[in-house]
Amino acid sequence: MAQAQNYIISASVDQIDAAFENFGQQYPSLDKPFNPTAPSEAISLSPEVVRCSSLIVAACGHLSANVNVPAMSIYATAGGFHVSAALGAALEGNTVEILRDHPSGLSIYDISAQNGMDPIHLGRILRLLATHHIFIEITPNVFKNNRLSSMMDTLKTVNEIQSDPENKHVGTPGMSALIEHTCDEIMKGASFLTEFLTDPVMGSSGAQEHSPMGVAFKYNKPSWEWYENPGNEYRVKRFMAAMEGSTKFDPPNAILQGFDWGSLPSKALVVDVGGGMGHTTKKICEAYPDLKYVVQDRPMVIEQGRSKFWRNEFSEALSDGSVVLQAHDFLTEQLILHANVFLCRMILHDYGRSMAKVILQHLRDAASQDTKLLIVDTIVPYACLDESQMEAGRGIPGMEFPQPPAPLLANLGKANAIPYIADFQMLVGFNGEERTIGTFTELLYESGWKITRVFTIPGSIHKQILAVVA
Ligand SMILES: C[S@@+](CC[C@H](N)C(=O)[O-])C[C@H]1O[C@@H](n2cnc3c(N)ncnc32)[C@H](O)[C@@H]1O
Repeated sequence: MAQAQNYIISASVDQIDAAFENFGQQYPSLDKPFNPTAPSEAISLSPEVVRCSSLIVAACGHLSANVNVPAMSIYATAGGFHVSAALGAALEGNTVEILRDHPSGLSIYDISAQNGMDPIHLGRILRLLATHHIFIEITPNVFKNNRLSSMMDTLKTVNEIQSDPENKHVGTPGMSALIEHTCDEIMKGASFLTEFLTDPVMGSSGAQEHSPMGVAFKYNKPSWEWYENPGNEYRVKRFMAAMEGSTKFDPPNAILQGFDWGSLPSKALVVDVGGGMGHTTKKICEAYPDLKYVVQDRPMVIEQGRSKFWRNEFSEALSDGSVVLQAHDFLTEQLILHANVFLCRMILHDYGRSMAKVILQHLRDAASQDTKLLIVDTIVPYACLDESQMEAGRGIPGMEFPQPPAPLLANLGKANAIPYIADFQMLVGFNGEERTIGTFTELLYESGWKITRVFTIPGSIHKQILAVVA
């Protein structure tokens, strides 16, 4: 029974051990806090180690589905939201920061004295999480951080957070913000998924004013606007920090890999559509200063970008005109005609098919025959073999990929859960969608574009999809 998975696990463990031995290092310990600058963390992210660790996670997931009592597997899955709720509560109670300076652990009473939560409830929360390898219960009712819990450290002191709670996540690495955001408004929205899907209007409207999160919080407008409501000051700041945190799923210069920005002629115009404050444009601009850039976003975001980002970090780019910040609604006619590149990074996934088509058609109407469209989004793999993409020359260049060994799922199962979770974040929050290559191909075709190549960026959950006018 399960010999194949067993073999994959042990062969992959041996390969990881050998890779670490080569560097005279050991795999980072789960029992110790996460140290982003440790050489062992860098080795753990090297392509060969990531390939082996993905096989281990996929095979362990497959093996446990095989051997666990079916009722236990299903009930543990159904009750998974309790783990999310516990994680949200632990983070909102600043538990990671409270435990940071206590490597030997703190009792639930000492933690409770700092965050005001009932110690018994706190113990139950942390025990559920420790059972999922987040925190460690070292002796009864005494907990400490481990590699997973400490990844969510804001790096602020408890005093700093408590004296300015609204800004808890501002200026932090963002992982804590991303997880709190997921365990708060996204989880609350997800609990109304069925009501949303079975609603005769909302279920198939594709409109951004309809979303499971809107059902949960009783609003009928795009979630972007809801975030700006009075009372949502903490959530909106956390959401912005979470967006920054989500960049951790990409290597720092991912946007400079893949598409060859150097192939553009000098002074070529790059329009970063829905570019946020302009973080991505700044990276490209620093590497390719002879190109021209326009960052477009909603007025409030553009204003924040001007005052809080560019003026502090790269004011010369605004003053010499290399970068222009422009308030623009991408659901309306595109103002800039014949740009060399329209960049849409993490934009289309916020929208369902009908609205994504509107955005793409506006870009198509403004494009020339030479305009390139570069979409940066996750491509959700099918959970089965996609034979149309398997061999070079048959599918879209860049989409062919090696198949994992049998009997693992073609998408690597649990090792590759993030694209599916991201897809549901989009559905719940924005009535949006992370797409399969089949859906991208159809959507682009229906909007007058044709995919010419896909770039895979090592270590990134996002792909770059390059399209031209069809
Ligand atoms: C997920 S963020 C991506 C930001 C940026 N492209 C990046 O990769 O970091 C989506 C962005 O789309 C912007 N946005 C949403 N609706 C918009 C609209 N109708 N017109 C222009 N920008 C919009 C949001 O303000 C936000 O900055």
